Amino acid sequence: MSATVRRFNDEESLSRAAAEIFALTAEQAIASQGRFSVLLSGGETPRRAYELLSQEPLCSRIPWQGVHLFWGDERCVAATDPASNALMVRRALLDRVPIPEEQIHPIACGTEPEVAAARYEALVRAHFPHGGARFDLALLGLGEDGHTASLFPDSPSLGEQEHWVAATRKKGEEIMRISLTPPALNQAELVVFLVSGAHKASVLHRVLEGPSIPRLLPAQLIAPSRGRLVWMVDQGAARLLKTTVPAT
Ligand SMILES: O=C(O)[C@H](O)[C@@H](O)[C@H](O)[C@H](O)COP(=O)(O)O
Repeated sequence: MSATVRRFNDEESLSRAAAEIFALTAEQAIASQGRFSVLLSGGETPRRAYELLSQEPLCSRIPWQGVHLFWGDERCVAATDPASNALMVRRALLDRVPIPEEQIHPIACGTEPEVAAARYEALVRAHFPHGGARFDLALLGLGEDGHTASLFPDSPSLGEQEHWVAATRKKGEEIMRISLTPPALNQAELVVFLVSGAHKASVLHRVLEGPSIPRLLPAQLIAPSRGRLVWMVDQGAARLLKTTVPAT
């Protein structure tokens, strides 16, 4: 499976392209199968793309009635906590678009992360009764330590082969997290990483062009078994890369 790396001049054009991919895959999936199952990333990078989806011309292009939203990970914090990925998406997107509430599936962490992980896995599996976690689109980010979703270096969840969701924790962080695992993420039809900023240049170069050390660079575990993998990066993040495809 080869990855495509598309380089954009700046974060705004990267965000516009990401929002366009969301809209296009949504239109195609709903036209062909009646629904669009998408996995959203947290963090700062995708926020602007989410905002653009809530604005014209994209907002009225998307058949929101057929959109089913899931999260790739969540921090075990209160729903009103600024660190909540669900809260970020609600403010940037969901409070402004006509998506049926029952089609929005935030990760509820509760007091027992392992139970929460099992519950979310059951929810995702019920959404895909015919086998793999065939998300039509999975958006992911890249942390400076090489993590993606909440799959952190040296985390036991990196070796998960069976479960689709795991309770995880970032070293040195008090809060627990819930994350989809590589077996689930790698079932997606299209995985798109959004990476922006000069501070990501080193880790992006190591992930894409360095040796394969997924224990230390968990983003290297993301290799869709039959889907496509696209890295959308801006100039700052791409500074150390030898090969990228200039975005049109
Ligand atoms: O919950 C999260 O924070 C994300 O799932 C995480 O994997 C994020 O994508 C990276 O840490 C990059 O974050 P930024 O986009 O803020 O750089």
